[in-house]
Amino acid sequence: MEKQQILIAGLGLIGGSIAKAIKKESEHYIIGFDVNENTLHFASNHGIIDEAFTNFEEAALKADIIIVSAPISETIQLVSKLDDIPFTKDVIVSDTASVKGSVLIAANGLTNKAIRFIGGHPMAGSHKKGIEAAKEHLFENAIYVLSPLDNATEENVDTLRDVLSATKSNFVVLQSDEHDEMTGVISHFPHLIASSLVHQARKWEKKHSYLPNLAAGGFRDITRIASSNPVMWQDIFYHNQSKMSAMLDDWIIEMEQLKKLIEENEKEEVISYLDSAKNYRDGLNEGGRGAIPAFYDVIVDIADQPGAIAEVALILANASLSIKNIEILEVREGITGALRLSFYSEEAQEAGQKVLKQRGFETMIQS
Ligand SMILES: NC(=O)c1ccc[n+]([C@@H]2O[C@H](COP(=O)([O-])OP(=O)(O)OC[C@H]3O[C@@H](n4cnc5c(N)ncnc54)[C@H](O)[C@@H]3O)[C@@H](O)[C@H]2O)c1
Ligand SMILES: O=C(O)C(=O)C[C@]1(C(=O)O)C=C[C@@H](O)C=C1
Repeated sequence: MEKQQILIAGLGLIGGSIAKAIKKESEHYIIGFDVNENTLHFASNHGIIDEAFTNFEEAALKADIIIVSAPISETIQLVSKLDDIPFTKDVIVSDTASVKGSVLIAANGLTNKAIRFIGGHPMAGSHKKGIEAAKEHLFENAIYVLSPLDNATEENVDTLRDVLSATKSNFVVLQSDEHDEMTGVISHFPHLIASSLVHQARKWEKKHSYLPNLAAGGFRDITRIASSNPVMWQDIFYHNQSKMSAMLDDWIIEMEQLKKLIEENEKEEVISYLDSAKNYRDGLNEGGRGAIPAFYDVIVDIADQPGAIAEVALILANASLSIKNIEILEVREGITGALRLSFYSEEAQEAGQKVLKQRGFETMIQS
């Protein structure tokens, strides 16, 4: 494809990651715009962008493709500004906002005929923010939602998809309302619950000051996202307000029902509630249904002494087994700890367990 001039407006975690991926995989020219000059300096100094602009209009006039990747409310402002820019050629405009409805309403209201708007949302991220946290592989294998408006042709969508293929994500076209409902369920609502669980723990800590020491794998796994950027999440809840409110109503009813089952010790029904949740959760990994990767984890007990992790890593390396991730679980002074090793496949998981067992390690497959 022809070399494109691509403006990324908002060079934080998401914009920076998109810029890095395109830079690595193609010859396209990357223009950066951000209200934070330190961010622009960082992006220029690290070769993430080819040219930096502190003026949005000047940057936009140079671009064939504009990807707005600012907070949602700022994205809407930037999109609205496009109306007054005297483009001399058509320009493909996209965004990355986590909620599509309000951005697409703003884009739909534009009268500038040069604009071909395709809403976008890469379904991956992190609890970190800013360009320092940007990674070129952040969206690898993730779903990347595209929501074209009527003014965008199929050719425009193909061009944008070609450019974004550098992210190695999987594209899907969705309407904004279905997008907002689905992300409400699978991304926004879980965030609310994670924060609420943290608040619950904080309240109980007043009674039991030792409580944080018991926060092991379960609490950490389910609340990781509560460490995300609060300003971004308030913006998401605000823009997806009606869907969040309906989901909260449903959740409150379900919790009332669950409370009753527990208070009345309805053993079979509680098992059935947990069992159907487990089955659905386990099924999310099957047949490429979702973006949740299958777990190929092995838990290994290790002595809490220098060199223990290196020894495990060396055994696996000698057996030519790569590990995707390694996590230390609850290692406390003088007490045996454990490592969670994540492998890329079931075969590697089994081979890893075997070789570690042969070397005398206590292991367990975690499913
Ligand atoms: N963080 C995630 O997990 C995630 C995932 C997918 C999509 N998103 C969406 O992507 C967008 C960006 O999120 P992020 O995580 O990269 O945030 P971030 O805070 O890491 O980066 C936002 C960047 O936008 C810049 N900015 C703010 N106002 C601006 C303006 N008016 N003009 C130009 N730049 C401006 C900031 O200086 C910052 O560099 C948001 O709309 C968010 O909803 C976030
Ligand atoms: O991985 C995380 O930390 C995220 O929360 C990423 C996550 C999500 O999966 O819910 C959050 C918001 C985005 O709009 C897209 C992805």
